[in-house]
Amino acid sequence: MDRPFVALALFGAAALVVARLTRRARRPLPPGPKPRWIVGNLFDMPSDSPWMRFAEWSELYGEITYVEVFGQPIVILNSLSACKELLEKRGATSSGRPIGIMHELMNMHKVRAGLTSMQDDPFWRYERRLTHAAFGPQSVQEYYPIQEAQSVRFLQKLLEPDVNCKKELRYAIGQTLFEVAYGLSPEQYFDEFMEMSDTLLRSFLEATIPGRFLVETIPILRYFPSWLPGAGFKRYAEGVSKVSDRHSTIYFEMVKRAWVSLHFRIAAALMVTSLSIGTRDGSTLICVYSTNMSAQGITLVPWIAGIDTTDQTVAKFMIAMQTHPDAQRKAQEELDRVVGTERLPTIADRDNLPYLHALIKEVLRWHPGVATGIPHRLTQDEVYKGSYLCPQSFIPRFSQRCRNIARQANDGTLLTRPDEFIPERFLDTDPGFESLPDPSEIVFGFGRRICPGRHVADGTVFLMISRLLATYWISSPQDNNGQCTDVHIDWSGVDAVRYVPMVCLQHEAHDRASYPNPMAPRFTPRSPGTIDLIKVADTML
Ligand code: HEM
Repeated sequence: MDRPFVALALFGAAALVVARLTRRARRPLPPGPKPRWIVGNLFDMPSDSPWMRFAEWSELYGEITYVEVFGQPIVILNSLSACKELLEKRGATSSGRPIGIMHELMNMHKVRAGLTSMQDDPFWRYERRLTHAAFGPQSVQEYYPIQEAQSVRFLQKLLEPDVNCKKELRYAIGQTLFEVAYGLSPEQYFDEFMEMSDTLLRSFLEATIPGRFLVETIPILRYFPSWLPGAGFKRYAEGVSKVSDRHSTIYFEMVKRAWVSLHFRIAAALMVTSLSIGTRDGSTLICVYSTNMSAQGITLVPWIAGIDTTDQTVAKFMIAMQTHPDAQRKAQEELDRVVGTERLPTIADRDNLPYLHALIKEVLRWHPGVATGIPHRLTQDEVYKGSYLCPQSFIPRFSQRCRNIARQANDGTLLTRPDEFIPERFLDTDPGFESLPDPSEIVFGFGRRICPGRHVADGTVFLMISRLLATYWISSPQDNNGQCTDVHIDWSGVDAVRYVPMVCLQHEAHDRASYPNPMAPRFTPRSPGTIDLIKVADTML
């Protein structure tokens, strides 16, 4: 970093420290690790797997942990009750998002990161309404055929030798969401679009990490030219911005083609018609799209926000099946009994499969993928009662709220043996069932910002999991001597799952996502009959 940057940084940080001290003097803050001068808790903040440090803090500080980075207040909500109170009941003041300067510099407003980065304003509320219309419990029934077809394609891929399971799973989920949003098979754009979306998602998440980019704390730095030494963040943002531009261009081409060829499926159609786009000759569309970012933002929602989250849920299921063969066997027995072996399960079977239902709940609960949620931003001062360490906690205006989802799903005060994978806990015959929180009420968020794609995810996850179980036995890979390898699970996030010996070497971890790598499980067709079932399934749809 060069001198003007250092001078500005120190000046800005000093001003923030003064502001912080004044604020502290006014009211008591929630408990948390002691901040250092100027930098605050910068060096306490974990650089990866933040949920692990947050979990340690929750043991020390209780329901809420308070930290600061360069004067920027961050409140970490550790308990379910704190979330319900602050995000649900007081949702009117806690549904903003941190204002991301890096997001702006990276041109994220072009791709909109699918609603996620918008503030709680009339535009966001309008888009939420449209999204809800397209992804609500009734509308999602339109997508079941897409989800069924993609799950069959995935099963068929697994029959091929040396299949790359991780890649194929991601493709299957990606294509499902692509078709749901655009009504198109992705065709020639798919690979490029997928790669760009990954870059955008990673950059988006990285920019939400407190303290990662100084410009978020000292906004004036954004006006510094990118060639200056120390302005690496601007060069980085420019690179991402080019990806955003290309992403928008391709996206627009796809929408135009879909619109002209009348191939919009319900999601896109619902959204776009609600935006009163007049004709189908393409020209009106161009004009409306170039000025109306809403349509673009909304139809990108499933892609940006849905792919990783759904993908990692199914990946986690695969890991659970390798490590818990008894649970796998029980679910398969139930499927054979209820659905039989002559057809694949469908959504209509769901209510008759209580064990599978419980197993999917446990998959959602067991080390949730969006482990620290997406930060919220308060829009006015609040006082929260209830923390036993600090009964009158003052939560400063504009503080960020990270939800410690991982801690909430594994809260030992609410369920027994939280680290273990036990689907039976979600059977209504289990003695502790009544008092158990429903994982889908934790992992999809609360209040106004609750995940609008949860019903889409629900269908994809059910179909993928039930059909995999109906057709394959999932086990860990074999070593050179044909022996199954031991599976060692490390949830740190950098190598979320390791086989011993290490068979999986490639793993991408996002700082906000605890992502288990499905790597290379073995998929053995359960019988010669299931191979036939998989092969003909496509034509049966
Ligand atoms: C198992 C899969 C999924 C999980 C665990 C999940 C989880 C979450 C979580 C925790 C949030 C943040 C809520 C908050 O800010 O409090 C979120 C937001 C969001 N999710 Fe999902 N999600 C999943 C799938 C999907 C899918 C398939 C879609 C789209 C079809 C989607 C669209 C969104 C959008 C647009 C937001 C931002 C909402 C806003 O800021 O207003 N998600 N999701």
